[in-house]
Amino acid sequence: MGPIQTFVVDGLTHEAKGVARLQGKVTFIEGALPGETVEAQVKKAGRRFDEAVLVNIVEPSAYRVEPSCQHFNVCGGCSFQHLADEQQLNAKSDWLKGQLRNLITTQELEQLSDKPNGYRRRARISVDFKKGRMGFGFRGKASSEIISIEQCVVLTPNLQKVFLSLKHALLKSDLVEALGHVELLEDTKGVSVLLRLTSSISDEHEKAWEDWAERQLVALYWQAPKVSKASVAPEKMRYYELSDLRLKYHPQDFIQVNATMNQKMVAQAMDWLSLDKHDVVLDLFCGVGNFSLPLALHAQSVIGVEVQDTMVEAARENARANGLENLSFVAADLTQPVNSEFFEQAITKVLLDPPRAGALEFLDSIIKIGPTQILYVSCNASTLARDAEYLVAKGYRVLRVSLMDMFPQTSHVETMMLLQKKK
Ligand SMILES: C[S@@+](CC[C@H](N)C(=O)[O-])C[C@H]1O[C@@H](n2cnc3c(N)ncnc32)[C@H](O)[C@@H]1O
Ligand code: SF4
Repeated sequence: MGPIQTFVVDGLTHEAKGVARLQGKVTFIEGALPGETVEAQVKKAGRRFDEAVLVNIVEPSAYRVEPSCQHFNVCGGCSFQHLADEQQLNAKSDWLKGQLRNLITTQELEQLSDKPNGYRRRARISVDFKKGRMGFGFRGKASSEIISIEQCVVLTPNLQKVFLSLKHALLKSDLVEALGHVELLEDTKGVSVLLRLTSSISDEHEKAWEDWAERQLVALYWQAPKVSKASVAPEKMRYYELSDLRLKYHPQDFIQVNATMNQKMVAQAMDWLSLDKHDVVLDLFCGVGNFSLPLALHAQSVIGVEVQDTMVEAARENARANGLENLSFVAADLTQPVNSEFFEQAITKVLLDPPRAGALEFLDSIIKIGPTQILYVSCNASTLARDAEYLVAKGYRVLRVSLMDMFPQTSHVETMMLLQKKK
């Protein structure tokens, strides 16, 4: 560790590290904010930049606030709790504008946000058991070690309650020795807990936990050792509501983690696409139909594409159960050439919501389909920028972009971009 030195911070990285320059060399300081004078110690000196540890804040930023979570300084789950909510959004917005600099020079970046805490309806809790002590929480900021958590304020209030009772019950049980991790989930059906086992447990042990779940009014799921997904009886499948629609899913299927922001995001997608009964829409990476079903309420027809067969099956059932007949679903891997009926239909609009890797492999197919509008929903601004630049080079222009603050307090940013085919 180097000597304690004074730094004037003038920037903020995407991961909320303060950026300072000392004798021309850039130093990243975790926990420091722009406008602050701080004392810090270099812990890692590199050729291009150094990384330093904050020792003391000499002059704090006017936007520094007390973190709402007692674990913020050590837990790796959040990175922005020391910055006022509005400034968090501004920082994310500046960063996003930088990522999209080749695409949105003249456009205003729109914003969609909601409450900063109590929003997370799903969480994976790491569990370990070393030297007779249980670790129950999230990975640390500075290391991959599990930080034991008492209360996680970004979880929904109901998940915060079950987090605590589960932790206390585990402390009194030896189940922890057979546990890999725990998944907490809240949806319209209620709260559920999934226990991922690393070794088998006795029937009596299982029964005792079923009784615990009944007393807590939570649904319990077991994921047996060495299987990739819990086996779930049809009547134990989960569901969430989206306006008047009900979407069924397996407790380990993808769903958007922030229910209120999801409502707002889907409503914004419908607004931007302003569909009519002539529109035939392709919904790529459709999951269990989060966008496909609302799209089908406004369009002539919708085709959803998803790689996981079980999710495609759930999406089909969701369409049936909601009385929608203008929807079809295809199971396909969109990173591979898709030989399909998509090209035979006159598709007017495409919505895509890929995982972090983006959708580069499928862009030529979209261009071949030639929709008038493409609505791109992305959880990774750098792959979004790459893909959108490609689409722009092939005859599309960016009409609107919105930052959607789906994960407040963290550095993750969700973006929606509408592209229009040039005449
Ligand atoms: C970000 S989620 C979006 C899901 C859905 N649009 C929603 O809002 O709930 C991405 C989805 O893409 C699916 N997926 C991942 N890789 C894929 C691939 N190569 N081809 C098709 N779908 C894929 C995932 O299973 C997941 O359901
Ligand atoms: S993830 Fe939860 S426990 Fe960790 S810092 Fe954020 S609010 Fe606190």
